[in-house]
Amino acid sequence: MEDLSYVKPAEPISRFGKDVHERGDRIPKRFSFSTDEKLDDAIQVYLRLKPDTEFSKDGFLSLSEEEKNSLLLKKKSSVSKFSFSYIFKPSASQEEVFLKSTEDNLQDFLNGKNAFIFTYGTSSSGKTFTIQGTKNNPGLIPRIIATIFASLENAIDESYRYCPERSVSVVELTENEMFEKFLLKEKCLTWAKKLVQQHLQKNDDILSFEEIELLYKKSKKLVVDKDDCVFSIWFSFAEIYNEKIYDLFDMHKDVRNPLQLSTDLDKCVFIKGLQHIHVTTLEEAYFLYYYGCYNRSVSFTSLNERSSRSHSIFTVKILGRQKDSNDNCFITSSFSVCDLAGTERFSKTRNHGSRMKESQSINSSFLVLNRCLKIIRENQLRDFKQVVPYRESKLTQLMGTSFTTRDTNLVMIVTVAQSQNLMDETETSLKSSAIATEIKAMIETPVKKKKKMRFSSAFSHLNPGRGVNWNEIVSCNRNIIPSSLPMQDGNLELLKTLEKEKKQRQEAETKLIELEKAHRVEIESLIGEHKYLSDQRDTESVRDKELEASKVQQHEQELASLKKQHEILYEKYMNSRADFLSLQKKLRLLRDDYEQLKAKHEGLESTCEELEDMLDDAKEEVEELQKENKELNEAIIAKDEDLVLKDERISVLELEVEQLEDNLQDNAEERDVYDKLVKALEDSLRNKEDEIKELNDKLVTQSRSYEDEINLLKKKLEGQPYRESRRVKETNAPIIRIQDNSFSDDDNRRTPYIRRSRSAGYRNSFNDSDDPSFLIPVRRKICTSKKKKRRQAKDLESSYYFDGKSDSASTSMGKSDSASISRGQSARRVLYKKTSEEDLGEPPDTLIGDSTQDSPNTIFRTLRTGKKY
Ligand SMILES: Nc1ncnc2c1ncn2[C@@H]1O[C@H](COP(=O)(O)OP(=O)(O)OP(=O)(O)O)[C@@H](O)[C@H]1O
Repeated sequence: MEDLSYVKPAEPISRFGKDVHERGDRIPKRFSFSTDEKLDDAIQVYLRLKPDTEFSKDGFLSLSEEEKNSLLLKKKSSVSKFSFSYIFKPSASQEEVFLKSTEDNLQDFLNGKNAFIFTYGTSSSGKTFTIQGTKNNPGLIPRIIATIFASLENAIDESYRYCPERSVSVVELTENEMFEKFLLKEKCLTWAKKLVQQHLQKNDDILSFEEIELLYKKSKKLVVDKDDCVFSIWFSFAEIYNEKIYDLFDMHKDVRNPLQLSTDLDKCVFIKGLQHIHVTTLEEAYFLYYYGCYNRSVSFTSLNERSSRSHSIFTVKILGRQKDSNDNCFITSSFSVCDLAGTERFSKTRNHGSRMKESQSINSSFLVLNRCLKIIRENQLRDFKQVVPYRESKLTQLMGTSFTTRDTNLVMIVTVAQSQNLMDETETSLKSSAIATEIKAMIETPVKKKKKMRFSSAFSHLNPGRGVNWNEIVSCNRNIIPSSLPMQDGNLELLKTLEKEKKQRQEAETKLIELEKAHRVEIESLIGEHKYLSDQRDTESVRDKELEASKVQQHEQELASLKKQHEILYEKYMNSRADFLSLQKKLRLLRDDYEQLKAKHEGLESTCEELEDMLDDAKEEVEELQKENKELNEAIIAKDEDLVLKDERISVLELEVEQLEDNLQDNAEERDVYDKLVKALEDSLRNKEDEIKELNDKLVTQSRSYEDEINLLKKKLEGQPYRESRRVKETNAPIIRIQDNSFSDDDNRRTPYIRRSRSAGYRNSFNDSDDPSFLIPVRRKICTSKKKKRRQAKDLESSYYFDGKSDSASTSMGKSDSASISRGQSARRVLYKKTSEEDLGEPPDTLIGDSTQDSPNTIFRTLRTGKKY
């Protein structure tokens, strides 16, 4: 940078066009640097890894062990290698990043060279962290500001007069314009101070002025080559949001006016109407920068709580001019830091509405940037040159100037977060950076030769020092030709010619003298003219001074009126401030509401997700059920067919049943007839039995009388006394008396019941375990063996029981009895009548019937009548 030179403006009017020229108050200038300096052609590409990046074996990123500053990206089937100027490991501090990537460029910037630094990477990979930083980790911009102010400490120009304009131009401001600039700065500062105060009270993660002051104190003072210069510092801050450019120093308005891009005569693109604010102290710089950051569009996304939704470009311009010089010559250089929005996919951010629109414009600008980088590289590799599509997006249009000019240091910082979720986007970022590293030489721009300046040639024409010295020429001539020569014959001709020449010379001399005289006259007239003109000038200067004085007066009046206006505005401002404070309160409340709603929204989102999962499960279930339903339907159809067949069979069977019912009815009628017949037969049987009984009685009495007679006759015959035989009145069957002790047990005493058959008659066997509801209690039967006891027991209730224990019974029976019992054996069941306790004596029990010997009818009749048949 030794040959840094100041160059006078060239053709100023044509450079700035008609519009500027007509205003007459602007001083167009253009400056450039000598091209002897060796420029670093390559884009410096740095990689920064976010701290959560773990270089574990499972991770998809790893540092190459063979090559320094190379990164390996492992995918399922392949490994790709990417090389960088330098790789900042996850542990790298903000200071290290600044020192390695920015400090040298800042040094160049202070000595007149431009720089453009931009970050590139996926959303939430740490771009804003690198550029802005946080409270405890200030990023590049705070460090750049601190270093600039530390380096230019004693060389800051506080004058507003000269302001940067367009890409590299400077304009001289009028008093009004200066005042406007001053007002704008004051407004921004007032706002910024309040905002900072509020945010610090809320304990937000913002850098305080004290911290930036600390940085300033610690900052290394960079060497500025021109120590006889003073520098004015100007800030501008713009953002590209949804392909529209906005000024971040624009005062807060409901509707922001988008700015347009324009191109100057050097084909450098600039933002038309972007405000440049003059900064004189570190404090002003801090508040203005903070104000711009506050106005930037950020919002919550699923990947980042404060995701940048725009590309922001923060630019510091310095104008250097010689101290105490009125010469309108400047060094201008600009240092731009661009924080790009993050590349993102809709599927991952789940953005919708305005967030989705933002994503679309962010992604499309990245696509264009990648295409531009690719085409620049391809153009370098082959003869056929393609048009680089800078104009397809605002971002590339603005960056294009840095790509195509040689006097700009271009720095790309690629940020990467090793998240499996963002692997594809990370790969895209790395590929773009790989293309950028391959752009080895910037596109050559022809070195512009200094044109010969119009005014300097005019000046040289009029410079007496460079005019012709006629006297010298004359004396010179005189010296060349001697005044006299010796006469010789051979020399006659020569003499003649000499004479001729002498004559000619004399003629020339007279002509010369005449000319000199005329010239002198001309000079004298010119001097007179000059005198006249200088007199005129003096009078004009007096007039000018008067005019100037009146202008100054006018300006002072304007200034006074502006001050009045300012006061009125200030009053209005104070009034609106109160409104603003109340609005701020409302805003705070609204923010709180918004936070609550956000939390609710998050909750709802999670429930929505759960519901979606449930819906998916339900869908699966429904599908399964539909399958089952289908199968069941098929089965039902089969069953239906079966049913039809069965119905047909049932109808056939019903027909058969009807026929059978008809038959049954016929049979029932027949059965009634039969029943009547049976009843009649039974009645006649009973009559017959009664008759037989009477006949039996008769037969018994007759046989007894015959017996008696026979006995009498026998006695008579044998001559032995007569003994009356014992008569059994009631029974003709042997009476079995059982004196078994087991019957004294209450449990074994059972009340006998005889079941009446439902159909007809009685059962042909006794069963004491039958349901009593179907049994008829049997009337007591009195044993007639002893008359007295029979009479006593007549009124006693007695009970009946069955006994099948023929063995135990037979042990206490007489010999004749045991013979009759043994006939029934195991199938035998015997019905006894049991007398009451008092009645226990001789004989205690009475045999009513024996199943082996008696029919049920007989036994029942015995029970009814008390007679044994
Ligand atoms: N190197 C780092 N060290 C510590 N924290 C970091 C680092 N890089 C990023 N972070 C943190 O990660 C979060 C996201 O980072 P940042 O906002 O800078 O991402 P971004 O790339 O700018 O995202 P976007 O494109 O969405 O704006 C922030 O909370 C930030 O503090």
